Amino acid sequence: MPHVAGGADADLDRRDCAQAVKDQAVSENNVTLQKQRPAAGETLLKVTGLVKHFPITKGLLRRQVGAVQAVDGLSFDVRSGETLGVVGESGCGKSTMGRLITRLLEPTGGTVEFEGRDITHLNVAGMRPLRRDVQMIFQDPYSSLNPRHTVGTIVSAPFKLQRITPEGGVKAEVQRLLGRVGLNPEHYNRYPHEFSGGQRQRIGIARALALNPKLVVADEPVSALDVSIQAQVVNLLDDLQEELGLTYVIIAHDLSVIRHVSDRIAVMYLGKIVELTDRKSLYERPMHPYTRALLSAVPVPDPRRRGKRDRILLRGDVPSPIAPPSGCRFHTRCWKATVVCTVEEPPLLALKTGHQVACHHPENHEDLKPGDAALAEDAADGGKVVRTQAPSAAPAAESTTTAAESTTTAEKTAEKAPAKAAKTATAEATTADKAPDGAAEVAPATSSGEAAGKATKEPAKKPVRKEPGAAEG
Ligand SMILES: Nc1ncnc2c1ncn2[C@@H]1O[C@H](COP(=O)(O)OP(=O)(O)OP(=O)(O)O)[C@@H](O)[C@H]1O
Repeated sequence: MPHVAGGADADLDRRDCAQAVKDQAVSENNVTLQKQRPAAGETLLKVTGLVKHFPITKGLLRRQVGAVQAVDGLSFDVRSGETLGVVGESGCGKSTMGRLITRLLEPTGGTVEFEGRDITHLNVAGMRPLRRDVQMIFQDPYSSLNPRHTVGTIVSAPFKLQRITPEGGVKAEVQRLLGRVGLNPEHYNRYPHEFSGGQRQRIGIARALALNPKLVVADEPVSALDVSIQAQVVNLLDDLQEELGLTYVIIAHDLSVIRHVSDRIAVMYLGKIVELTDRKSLYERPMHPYTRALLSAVPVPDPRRRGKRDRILLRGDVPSPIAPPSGCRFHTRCWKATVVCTVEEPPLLALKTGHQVACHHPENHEDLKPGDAALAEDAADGGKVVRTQAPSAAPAAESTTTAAESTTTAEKTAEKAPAKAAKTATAEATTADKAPDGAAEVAPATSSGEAAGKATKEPAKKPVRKEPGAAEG
């Protein structure tokens, strides 16, 4: 049996299939792609203590001198028919998590179960049936499609790689898939460069759907697209889920997108899940301080509400995953941190039904470590959060902010700061002190590497320092 990569399908490369195919293919003709799906609500995927550390090596002998702790002990499940949104700042391990659960990466530790079966260490032959059930959509519709192949070749690649001939033939099936994702089936012989970004992402979706998967992991499926196109692609994913009974794990840094698509949401910070709950609870009563900070950075379209909203400015940079902080990884930036947070890692606990959070001092809930000693001023340096009341005159500057722009870096925010500052002059005075240097506005997309250099200073704003335990009204 020829190896796929070097055999009959040697012209296919990794970009031709949303899977790292290394296994030997078995010929199966005229396969019907109908599948028995688990009942809605049943656990489809169960992840327990998932870990991925990328080794850092040095010297000729490639001696390991450290590790990037990209994913460090994730536990969650995904139920059939639901959409689990995964959100967090750049570098927090979202993509690594996506690649681990689709088994494109080998985990360092933990287990992944799909339909009750442990798939963590399946060999390539054992993985083959799974490749039909679990597919991935990638962020960049430009680099994820092979520019030398026609759309027909790209979308039919999963059939070739699995040696499956769908009923009616490959071409007819590919054209049906193209039509289903809103592309013209006549464009079967066109090349990716002849399509727009949104159309290319539709090609990627058609390819992911070719084998009628049960679970689709979409890594930033719309973040490379214009806002108007984002909505179309999100709606397409919605329609496909309803029609085909798909289960999604959607990874994004944009809370607006995540809010629209998700049933439940997992918030990640530095390789860990810090909060996991349903969409309504997360947006209405977030419990983790980091979630609150992220939510406070989401643009509010209604100018009347925007003026009343508090914004939370976190100081400092996201720490390096090579040497994450002890205890709670968020403690270096958390305004509620006390001594216990520096030494004891908070477990992910269900503090309410269906609402898990990993925090010693949760918001919207009684304190789990009341009376714990406050951090010394110098220990807290850089970890204080400044909460500002957004100036009521700021909307003009913010009203241009779109869903896509919520992915802007702090640098872009900084460009807007002077405009905001001018408008702030007419805003109602607040009771606050001046924002300390280094206060960085938490933007969901802020790159961990960039955050420090692009820290936003908002001199005209008057921040209020909140005491631990103070909750937003
Ligand atoms: N192959 C690799 N080798 C070494 N380090 C890696 C590798 N892949 C990812 N990392 C590191 O792991 C950490 C998590 O990366 P990951 O891409 O999963 O984050 P992310 O949350 O998806 O970020 P983004 O939204 O920017 O893609 C980062 O510090 C990254 O540099």
